[in-house]
Amino acid sequence: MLPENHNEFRSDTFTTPTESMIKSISLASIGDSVYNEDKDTIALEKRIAEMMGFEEGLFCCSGTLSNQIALRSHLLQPPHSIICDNRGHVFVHEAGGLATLSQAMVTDIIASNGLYLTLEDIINRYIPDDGDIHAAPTRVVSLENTIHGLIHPIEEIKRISEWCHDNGLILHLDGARIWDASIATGIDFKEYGKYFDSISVCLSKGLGAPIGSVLVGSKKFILKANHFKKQNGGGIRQCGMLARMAMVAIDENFSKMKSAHIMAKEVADYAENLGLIFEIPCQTNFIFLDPLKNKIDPKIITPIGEKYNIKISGFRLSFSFQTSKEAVENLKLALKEIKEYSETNPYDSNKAVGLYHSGNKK
Ligand SMILES: Cc1ncc(COP(=O)(O)O)c(C=O)c1O
Ligand SMILES: C[C@@H](O)[C@H](N)C(=O)O
Repeated sequence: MLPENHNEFRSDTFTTPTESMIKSISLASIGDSVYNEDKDTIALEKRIAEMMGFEEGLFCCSGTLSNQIALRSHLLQPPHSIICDNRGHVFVHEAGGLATLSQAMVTDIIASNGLYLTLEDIINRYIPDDGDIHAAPTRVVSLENTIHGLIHPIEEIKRISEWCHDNGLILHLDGARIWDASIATGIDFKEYGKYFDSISVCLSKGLGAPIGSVLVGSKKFILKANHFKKQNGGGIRQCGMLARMAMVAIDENFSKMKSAHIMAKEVADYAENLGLIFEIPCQTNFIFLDPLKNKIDPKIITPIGEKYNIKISGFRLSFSFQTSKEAVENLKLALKEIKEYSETNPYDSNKAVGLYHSGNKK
């Protein structure tokens, strides 16, 4: 039974639970996880914490909540700020949670190499806590791996981690797609985990769980994060059904995720041969076409996709293990038509084209 979203290229958040995941619900525990009494939730939290090499885990209903309560738990006393990539989800796509929940300023950095933050990028923008009352000192560095599908090299992560900890800073990882980073590099989760104070691990992206993330960290950190989770309406009662599906997803889908990388590379090679230009290299399950250099009118993307029975919008193409081969072939046809149209109708955009708004925002 192919999942409904086999022709979905907008995001890997559209993955859907498999039949065995749905069947597993009937076996799920039904304890109240606010009272920490749900066996399957406890088992999932323990499993992810152990996989990443941390003391404890905390199931959250979303990666946004997981990231924001992690950063809130690290950020104790304003004025303070965090450093992150200017594309970082915690900054760009979590509705300003850092300002409201953490009262934090953000030093968002454009990676000087165009790919990932280096230690030098961070040192150049770091705000020391040196008594200057004009400043909001840096307390946390928040990385993301993968970021827009790009892999953050472990050697750079190691350099950043050592410097952060030598300078009294905390290092958080938005590991929404740490699964993809591990698949692409062969690096074990624990090897990544040892450099961070906390990691938010999404279950609902390429892995295929319908909901949620697990935040991992020290026992003391998770205790406080759970407090902020409850404060923000994140307490879930019978969470076992979600945990059970996530367990099945890890057991059955993780091994299939490499297929998304293979399909993405196949389409990237095809697009390159068409003469399409990429914003960043295709390293895992995303392709990012360059919105400006390709002179593509964003408004044509979705309609041309519909013509070939695929769902595309904006300039990011996302692949998952549920993407069908038929949809990949249709995507190639759509890209060919988009390229040909743009050659005869070049589009010069003078407006930012957001990841999620194809065309000029209304
Ligand atoms: C890198 C990254 N981090 C965090 C999230 C947040 O996850 P959620 O959508 O579950 O809030 C997403 C997307 O959903 C993401 O792409
Ligand atoms: C938009 C963002 O929240 C989502 N994670 C995506 O990558 O599609």
